[in-house]
Amino acid sequence: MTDTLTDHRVRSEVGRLRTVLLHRPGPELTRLTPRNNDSLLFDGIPWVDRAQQEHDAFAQALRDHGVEVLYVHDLLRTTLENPEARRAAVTDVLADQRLGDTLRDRLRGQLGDLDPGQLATTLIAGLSHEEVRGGTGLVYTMADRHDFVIDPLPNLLFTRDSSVWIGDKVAVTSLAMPARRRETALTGLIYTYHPRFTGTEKLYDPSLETVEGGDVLLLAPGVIAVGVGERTTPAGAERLARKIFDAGLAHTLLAVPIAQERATMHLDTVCTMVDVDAMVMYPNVADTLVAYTVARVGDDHVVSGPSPFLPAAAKAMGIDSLRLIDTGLDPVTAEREQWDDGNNTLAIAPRVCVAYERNTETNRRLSQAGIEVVEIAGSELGSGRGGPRCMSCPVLRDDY
Ligand SMILES: NC(=O)NCCC[C@H](N)C(=O)O
Repeated sequence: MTDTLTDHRVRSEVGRLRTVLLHRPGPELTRLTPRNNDSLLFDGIPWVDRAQQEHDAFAQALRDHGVEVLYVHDLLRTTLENPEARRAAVTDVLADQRLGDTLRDRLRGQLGDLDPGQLATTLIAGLSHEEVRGGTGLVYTMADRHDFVIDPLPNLLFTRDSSVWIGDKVAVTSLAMPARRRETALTGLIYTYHPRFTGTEKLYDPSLETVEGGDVLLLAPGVIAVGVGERTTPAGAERLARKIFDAGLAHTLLAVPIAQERATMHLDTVCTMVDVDAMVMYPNVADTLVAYTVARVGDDHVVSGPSPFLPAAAKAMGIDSLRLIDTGLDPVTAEREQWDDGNNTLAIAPRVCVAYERNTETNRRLSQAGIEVVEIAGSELGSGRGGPRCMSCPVLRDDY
């Protein structure tokens, strides 16, 4: 039996990782074509078998370091054994107004015939026009054969973004991009109905202002940095601050503006923690990153700044300085390795992190600075523009 109080809790970026939620990429990746990869937020067409091999190796590297790996598909299948969860899942996916009543009724019948595992697969991989059984009606007839009647979720791979544990509560996030919005219906179901998570309190929900997990960094117990840019809005950061303050989970939130660009879509694409007091950061932004400090005062919050990010973070964390691992890279190498998620490391303990092997220069500098780097291949996984941190949602970390 699991014990909710001790099995789910994350208070930092670097405490020893005990349990993590991953999604092994599956048939949803086979939906990507040169016609849809941009709108589905991939920069290429991944070789699916190789992506799975790379992901399996990632999961194994985590297990080799004593981490329990949970998979979204497994959790969703068990969740969908609950009739109420199943009803909620089907209602949600059929609420899409583009379907119209005739196609919706067809699909309700088709989904109703699936067992929980098949339904989980369909909710993740989507359903193409040609997979509809006996389609009729105007919507079906007028659709292009390349259309999806249920959109695939290839970015579910990046479990970091669709939920984030803060203390013993989970924020089911509010994703900004249309291609990703439905992901949180699935994570929300899992945390509501899966027996392992019974009683878990939800800190956020998808109907609120946009916040994505890749923007949320738990710098230290009580101190949270939130990137504000393409995905998380100032309103989202403010709402999250209110929620975490009300729940007593933090005393300070640092809102960190990041460029509204593809390469820097989340704060964790430019910096990640690798020790209790150290970060690796994209050198090209290191001198310019600032933070607005949001602090709890009584029942309200006060905002100050902007001021340089690292000193503001150190002050909130109560330490002399937040060290930057100096990767010392020339701007072009830095830009190349940032694009390939060189700064998107996943700490599995203080001074131990998982990183893509291709970022040789960043990794070398990390090693020289005393950080153990567990290297994984990511040539195919990286085509979705996410690294080890993006592909992982920590569920349990030790305190340090
Ligand atoms: N935390 C992250 O940076 N996640 C990577 C998300 C990549 C995905 N293709 C996206 O554009 O949302």
